[in-house]
Amino acid sequence: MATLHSTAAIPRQATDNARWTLHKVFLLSPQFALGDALLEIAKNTVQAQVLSRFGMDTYKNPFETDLILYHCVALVLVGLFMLLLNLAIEYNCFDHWICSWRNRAVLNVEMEDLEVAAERKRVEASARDRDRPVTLHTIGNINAGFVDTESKKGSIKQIVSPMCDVAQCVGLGRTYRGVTSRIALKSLYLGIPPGQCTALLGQNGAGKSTTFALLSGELRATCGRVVLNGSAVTSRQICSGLISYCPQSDALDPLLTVTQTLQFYCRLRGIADVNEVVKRTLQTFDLRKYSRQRCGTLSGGNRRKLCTAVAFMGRAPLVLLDEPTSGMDPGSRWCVARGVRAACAARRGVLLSTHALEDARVLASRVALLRDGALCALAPLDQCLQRFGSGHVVSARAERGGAARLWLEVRARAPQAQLQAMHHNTLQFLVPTKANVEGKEVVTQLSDVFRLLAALQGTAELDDYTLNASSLDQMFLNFSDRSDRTITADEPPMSARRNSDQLESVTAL
Ligand SMILES: Nc1ncnc2c1ncn2[C@@H]1O[C@H](COP(=O)(O)OP(=O)(O)OP(=O)(O)O)[C@@H](O)[C@H]1O
Repeated sequence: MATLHSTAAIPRQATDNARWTLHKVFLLSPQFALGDALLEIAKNTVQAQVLSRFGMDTYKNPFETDLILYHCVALVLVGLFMLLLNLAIEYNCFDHWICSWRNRAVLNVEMEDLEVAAERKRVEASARDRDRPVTLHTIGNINAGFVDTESKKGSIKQIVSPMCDVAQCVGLGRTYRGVTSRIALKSLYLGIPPGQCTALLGQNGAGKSTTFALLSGELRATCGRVVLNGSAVTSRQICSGLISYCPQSDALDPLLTVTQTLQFYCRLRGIADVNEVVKRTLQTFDLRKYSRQRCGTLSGGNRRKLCTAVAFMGRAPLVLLDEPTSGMDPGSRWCVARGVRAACAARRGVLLSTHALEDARVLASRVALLRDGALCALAPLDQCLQRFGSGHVVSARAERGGAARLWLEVRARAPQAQLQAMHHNTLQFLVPTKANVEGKEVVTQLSDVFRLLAALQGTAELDDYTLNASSLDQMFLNFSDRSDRTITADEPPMSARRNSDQLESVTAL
């Protein structure tokens, strides 16, 4: 009997120990700690009431005894820990570890263009040298000749290293996570020098707005970092007045008038001479006649103009303009161009995204071409034109109904030619200056095109023709369609196939 009793006691003891341990561990869960504390208080009260009938006073004051001491200690400790964790996350204390962990992910650019590689090395080197002492100079008069008159009072002191870009994207990348992960930007290395406009070009969805959102702190980078005025900044620090941003969609209060909007942003940016700055901004952007109109009632183009004007106000060293000229008439685009030039003259760095290639040509010292989130080229626009779009566009008229036969003749003599349009007896094609034909680089000069046309006239298929240099738009299309595959003699290039497919269906109709 005694043996039986002792063997039953051992598992009971073990169960009690386990229960006690689990009880203490579960106290780390605030829900359990709170619930269990309330249960203890209720148990204590009920027990005291029952035993009081037998003359026993077992009541314990919860605040004077250790009845719920462990529960309270656990709640305070866990609450404090969660508060500190929350603050640490808010202030990006873990960014360094998260980035170095994520940098191991597959965000590498497969093949790099020479200029892109050079830019990457330059940005990496300056990021490495960042901690070394640099020669500093002071920029006063940062908005010279433009909307901010505070410089007259000598209060502007911006410290910028002449060796440094105003801003740098150091391996900046962003992946959108959802049902499927989408890499919107792949490890971008790009510096924005002071006193220059850099244009960011690319087709829809190439990653331009994502770049702007990362630079402005609107989005957090999946990998890489942003360097502003020579120091790495977190997305929270980005918003400390170093950036003026004109986003793709107009960020205006519809109930404020144009003047009130400008005054509001002047105050937000600490501009002292508000009236003077507002007056000059209205004048520069040709907005005087709308000054008392509410933003909500402005036309789309004027809203855009106001949004851009706001971005140029103040003295932030970096100006980000995301498609500022969309929906604007030529006169308004000229105002924006004037604003960009004034900002560059004041040694501010401008990053401009646009689909109006002419704007990029006029304003940008160099263009960064993005494709599928990767930087594919970085050069002055004329050089890009040379590389991606340089060529000769021939519009030819064939004998009646002979356009298809003429095209076959062109392809036989110049396999690098790309069909752009074909209608009954007219034909338009591009002869690129440089093309890769079956693994060989073919260079075509103007004289070669004339020789080709003379030969075609000899076959009596060609009636007459006009010859033009290719346009910026052509360059953009060529760049967007470009792939590493080579053109084979029997296969028209992608853009030509698309056009001829469309044309065939039109002809069939
Ligand atoms: N919130 C989001 N969630 C998931 N994917 C997104 C989100 N925002 C953008 N993307 C994707 O990221 C990629 C880049 O988008 P982004 O807006 O940067 O392109 P963009 O170059 O600015 O295009 P556009 O010229 O049309 O403005 C696109 O493939 C887009 O579908």
